[in-house]
Amino acid sequence: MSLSDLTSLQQTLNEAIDVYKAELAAQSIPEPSLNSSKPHLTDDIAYLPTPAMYEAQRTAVASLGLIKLLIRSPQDTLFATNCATLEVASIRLAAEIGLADVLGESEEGLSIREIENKTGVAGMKIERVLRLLITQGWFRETQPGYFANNRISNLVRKNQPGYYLSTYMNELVGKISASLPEMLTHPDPEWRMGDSSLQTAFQLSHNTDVSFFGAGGWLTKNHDAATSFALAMGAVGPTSDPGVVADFPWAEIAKGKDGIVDVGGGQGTLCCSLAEKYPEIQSFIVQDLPETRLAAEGFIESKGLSGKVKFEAQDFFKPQQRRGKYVFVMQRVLHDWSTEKGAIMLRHIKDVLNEDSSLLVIDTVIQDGVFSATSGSSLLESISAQDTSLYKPVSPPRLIPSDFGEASKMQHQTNVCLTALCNSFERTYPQLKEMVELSGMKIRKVNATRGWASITEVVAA
Ligand SMILES: C[S@@+](CC[C@H](N)C(=O)[O-])C[C@H]1O[C@@H](n2cnc3c(N)ncnc32)[C@H](O)[C@@H]1O
Repeated sequence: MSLSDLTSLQQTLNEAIDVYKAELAAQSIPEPSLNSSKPHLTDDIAYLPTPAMYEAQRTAVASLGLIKLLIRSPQDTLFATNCATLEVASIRLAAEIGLADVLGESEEGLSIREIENKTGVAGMKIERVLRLLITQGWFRETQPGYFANNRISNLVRKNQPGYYLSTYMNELVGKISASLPEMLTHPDPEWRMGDSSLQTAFQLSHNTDVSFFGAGGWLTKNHDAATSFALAMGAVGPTSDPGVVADFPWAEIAKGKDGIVDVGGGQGTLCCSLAEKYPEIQSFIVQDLPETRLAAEGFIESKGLSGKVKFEAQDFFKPQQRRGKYVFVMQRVLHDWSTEKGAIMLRHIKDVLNEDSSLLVIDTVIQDGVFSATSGSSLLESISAQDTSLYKPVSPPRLIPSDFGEASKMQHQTNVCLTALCNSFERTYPQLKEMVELSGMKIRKVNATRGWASITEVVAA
C-alpha cells in the first residue's frame, strides 16, 4: 500500500534534512540559526553547496512548501497570498529607512522607542510592520517590543546588493505586477497576444511609450534607474555564477582556443569568476554596449584582472567582430528578447563559428510542474547513485514536481517578471530549441548547474 501524501512528503523532508546536516558536518560548518544577528558561513553569495547538499536543499524546500499547503487551511493560504504585497512593501520600507543598519549587530535588539528615534518612523506603526515581517523570517523579536537582525534581514543593509533589490527592484516589480492582468486582458489583441516590448505592463504602469531595455529605452534615458537596476542585479546575477563556473568543463572547452567571448557580458562578472577559477585560460573578452564600458572596466580592475579580461564594444544585433577559435557565451541575454530577435543575435554568432569555436547559451531552462503520485526514487538512493565528478541533478522523489516546486519559485518569478517588463521570457527546452533552430543551428547538449542556470551547447546544424 502506498504511503499517504503527508507521510511520503514527511519522509522525503526527513531524508533531505539528514543529508543537509551531514554535508554541513562534513565541511565542519555549524548548523544555521535564525536567532542570531550574525551571518552564517553559507550566506556568502559565492558559497557553492556540494552536489548532495544542493539536492537536499531544493528537495527540503519543495517538500516543506507542499507540507505547508497540505496542513494549512486553504482559506488561510488564500488570504495570505492575496495580501502578500504587504510583506513586499514592508521589506521595501525596512530597506529604505535603513532598519537593518539601525539594528546592526545587537543581539539583544533595540526597543521600539530607539527604533522610532533612529528612523523617524512612528514606533507603534513600525512595530506592526516588523511583526508581519518576522512571520516571514525577516528580523526577530528578542523580547516583547525589542527587535534585532537575523541572517535574512542582514542582506538588506545599505552596503549590500540586496538593498537595491529591496528598494529599486521591489518597487519596479510591484508596479509592473499590478499592471500584468491589465496587459494580459487588454482590449487590443496585439497587446494580449503579441510580443512587442512596447506593449507591456511596464508601459501601462509607468505611463510611458518607451521600452524598458534597448536603444532609446527607459534604462538608457534614465541614468539613475540604470545604475540602480545594475546594482540590484548584483544580488541576483551572481547567485548562479558559482554553479556555472564549477559545473562545466571550462578549461577543457577553452583548451587551444583564443579565449572566451562573453556577448552581452555586462560588467564581466562571469569572465572574472572564470578567470579566477581557471588561470590556464589566457584571454577573456566582455562584449557589451559602449555605455557599459566604464562600469565593466571598473569592475574588472577591482578584481585585479585588467591584464586578462578586456572590455570591447559590440552590439549583438550587428555582425560579430571576433572571428577565430573562440568560445562564445551568451548569459542571461536571450531571455530579454523575443524568439525572432534572439535568433537574429544567434545568427550573428553562427556567421563566425568554425570547427575550432563553440557557442554556449546560459539561461534558465524552465521545467514543468508535473509530478508522479505513485513513483519516484528516494533522495538518499538518488544521491548515492550520483557520479561525483560532474554535477547531475537527481530526479524528483514521489510527489515532488519536475521543477522542484517551491525551490524553483525564483525562476518562475523571473519568467513572469520578464513577460510584464519586456514581453520576453525564460524558455522551456522546446522554446529554446525553436529559437536555436530558427537561427540555423541545433542544440548539442544541455548541462545543468547547481543553481538556476543551464549551460546549453549550440552547434551548426
Ligand atoms: C540581463 S543583462 C546580462 C548581463 C550578463 N551577461 C550577466 O549574465 O550578468 C543583459 C545585458 O545585455 C546588454 N545589452 C542590451 N542590449 C545590447 C545590445 N544591443 N548589444 C550588446 N549588449 C546589449 C546589456 O547592457 C546587459 O549588460
